[in-house]
Amino acid sequence: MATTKNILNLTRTSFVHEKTINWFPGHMAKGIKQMQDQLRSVDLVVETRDARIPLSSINPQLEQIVGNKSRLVVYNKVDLAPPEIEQAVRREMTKRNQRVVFTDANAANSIKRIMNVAVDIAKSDMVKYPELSVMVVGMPNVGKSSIINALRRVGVGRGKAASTGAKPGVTRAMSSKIKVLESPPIYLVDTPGVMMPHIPDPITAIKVALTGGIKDNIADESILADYLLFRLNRFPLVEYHKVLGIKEPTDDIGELIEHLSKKIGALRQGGEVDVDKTLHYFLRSYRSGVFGRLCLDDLDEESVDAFFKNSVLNRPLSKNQDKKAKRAAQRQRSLEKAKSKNLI
Ligand SMILES: Nc1nc2c(ncn2[C@@H]2O[C@H](COP(=O)(O)OP(=O)(O)OP(=O)(O)O)[C@@H](O)[C@H]2O)c(=O)[nH]1
Repeated sequence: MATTKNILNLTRTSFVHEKTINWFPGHMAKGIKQMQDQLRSVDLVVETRDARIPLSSINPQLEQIVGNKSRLVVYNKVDLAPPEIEQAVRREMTKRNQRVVFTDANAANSIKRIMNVAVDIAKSDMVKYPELSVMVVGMPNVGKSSIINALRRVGVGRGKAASTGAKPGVTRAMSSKIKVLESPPIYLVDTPGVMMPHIPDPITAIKVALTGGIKDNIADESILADYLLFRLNRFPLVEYHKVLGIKEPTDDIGELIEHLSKKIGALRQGGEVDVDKTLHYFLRSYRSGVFGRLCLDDLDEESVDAFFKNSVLNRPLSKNQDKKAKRAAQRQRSLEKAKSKNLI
């Protein structure tokens, strides 16, 4: 019988996928415009990222918008990521002279780390900051609204002010000011999660979709599941087959779906495998963290350096990429429009 250890010899060493995923509905373009308009009246930008994909959840477009504004980078969902990411991320952030905190939006103690930074800024100059205005930005589903609600709970003991949800794109417009502390007075503004109009690297797009940043019906779930399986086989200590209740690990997504569908009873009449239901179950299991705390980005120094060297963060979009981004955004807007008119 194959064990997790020896299956590593049988598994793929690379994953090739050429087609990227684009998701840039109209509310995101509008959100970006609103952010740009309001930025002047903001004292601090809290840029939220997903700790399971510390590199892939950086949105270069947000980087450009935020520019030189005072910024705190928040890596949220640390409860789903391995603790080692903190050291690697801190190393990078120190190089960039960038403040960073790590949070689990469900843990008051870690949320206080954001509050402490905001309070320090507010107290540093009470004349300049009679009330501190903080804008929370980031990709969809990274936990912006959850963080705002948690800060409000911690700071003023009040309940939910921002809508949250397991699907991306719950916040579709910029919120009004939300008070999270009386003294010094601190207000937050929630913003819609924004994607890049065009994600140049298909594997980055898969990682963002896997962690819930792109609507599932836009991504091809069988590709997401196949990439997830590829990654799970490369984490030597992860016994995903045991978690799923199947006999042994496999590197064949078809085989996994067949075994898993029987295990969870996802079968149609006549015993045919219900592929969609089984794919959803597999992806949902990963997102809920049952396979353990996993990071999908490689964070060794060489990989991180390569990421930043090749990243669009370091270079303006080429004419061709710019055209592609604009076309993708336009296609998405037309699609949304047609959908809203029930044409498709
Ligand atoms: N495990 C875990 N789940 C979290 C954390 N923060 C948020 N979530 C969950 O992640 C999902 C998305 O959270 P939201 O706060 O709606 O995310 P958002 O960034 O505002 O999403 P958009 O509306 O797409 O911009 C929800 O199901 C939250 O319960 C966290 O720190 N840990």
